[in-house]
Amino acid sequence: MSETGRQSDDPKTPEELYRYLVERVAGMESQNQELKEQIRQLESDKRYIETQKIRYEREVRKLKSEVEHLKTPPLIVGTITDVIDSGRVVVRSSAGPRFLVRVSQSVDTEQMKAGVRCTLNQQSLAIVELLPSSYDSQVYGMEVVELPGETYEDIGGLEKQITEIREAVELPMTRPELFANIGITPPKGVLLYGPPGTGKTLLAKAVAHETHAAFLHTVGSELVQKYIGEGARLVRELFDLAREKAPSIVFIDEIDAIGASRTEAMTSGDREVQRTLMQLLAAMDGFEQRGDVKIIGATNRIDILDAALLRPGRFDRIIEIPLPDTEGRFAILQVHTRGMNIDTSVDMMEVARLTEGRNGADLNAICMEAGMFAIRQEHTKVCQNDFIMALSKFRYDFERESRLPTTSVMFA
Ligand SMILES: Nc1ncnc2c1ncn2[C@@H]1O[C@H](COP(=O)(O)OP(=O)(O)OP(=O)(O)O)[C@@H](O)[C@H]1O
Repeated sequence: MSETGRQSDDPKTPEELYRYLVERVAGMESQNQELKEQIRQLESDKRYIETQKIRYEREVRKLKSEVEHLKTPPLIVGTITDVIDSGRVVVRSSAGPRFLVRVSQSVDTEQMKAGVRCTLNQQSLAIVELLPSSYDSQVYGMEVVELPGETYEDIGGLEKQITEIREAVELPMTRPELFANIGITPPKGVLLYGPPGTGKTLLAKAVAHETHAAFLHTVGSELVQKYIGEGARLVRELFDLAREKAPSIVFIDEIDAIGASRTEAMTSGDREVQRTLMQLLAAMDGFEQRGDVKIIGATNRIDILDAALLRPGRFDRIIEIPLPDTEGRFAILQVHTRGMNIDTSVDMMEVARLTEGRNGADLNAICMEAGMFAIRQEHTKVCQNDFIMALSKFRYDFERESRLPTTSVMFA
């Protein structure tokens, strides 16, 4: 800017100078406001990023320990057949052959006697630890419910699937004579497949409730342990327990963890999974079709299942549990709002329409969230706006979650 130019812009009279200063102060105040707003925004982003950082650091620690766990070679399970002295023991391995093995220093030699089960190092075959004679089922994530409280009333939609499972599991258990009279054998196992959170476990529990059966719930990945030979033994124990508790329903979630079809090249981990699957097939074959133990499997990945599992006499009834459509979502919302104080103005069909693509577990969470909004607003009833707020929070969290992987790179 030229000297003359600057002079012409400069205030000349005291009034002009006053106006000029007032304008500058106003301009700076508004700038200050904007900066304060930016700081507030940045601080809120910082807080969010810090919580995400803590979350991801925790996850990294968990994954690292899982990687460590996976890197350690599996141990062989054996049974002591003879103790020669405190350093030398004869052991029969779960694979069959007997070995004369050494004992690690950490093992309590007082407890070593014939019949005690132990784990052996894969390379040196030395005894690493002694195992308790019988495992606590809880250790392996097996849940035994004498009589589940869930009923068909607690399931929204899925009418066709309820009818199918009633025919395949409930009827043979409650009225076996119908099948005997007609001369047909009911299905032995039922496979439920579909996306997560769509009510597969809920359905299996409701069948157990209706048939007054004990519910034995296990997860495929829990059956494949790090101990060689243990997966097969756990399957045997699971079915022994099912017989003991009969009438009972064995529910195996994530069955693909043991039942995925395998390629030619197998690692020792794959062979362990294969042995577990073989035991499961043998256990299923050993069951009476008209008996009072029924097997229900569940998976999100039916496409990778070994064909052997789907042969007649095994999982011979396959039921798809899809994501709910609008009617289904409406029915699920009805179930989850049954005990809530809902304002008559709430248009539940509209909520169902707005939740396209959501599963039953999400809908349950949305109802809870709407209830929380009502409490926060000190409403006496949950109104439409509480549902709208819950939906937008849910959508926001969901979108935020899907954006996270890019952010997490920063903390890796
Ligand atoms: N059809 C439904 N009706 C009512 N509630 C449902 C329904 N589907 C899911 N839910 C709710 O979602 C929760 C989780 O469902 P569930 O554990 O049965 O899903 P899943 O299909 O077994 O999932 P996963 O494949 O992850 O094991 C249930 O406890 C229930 O609250």
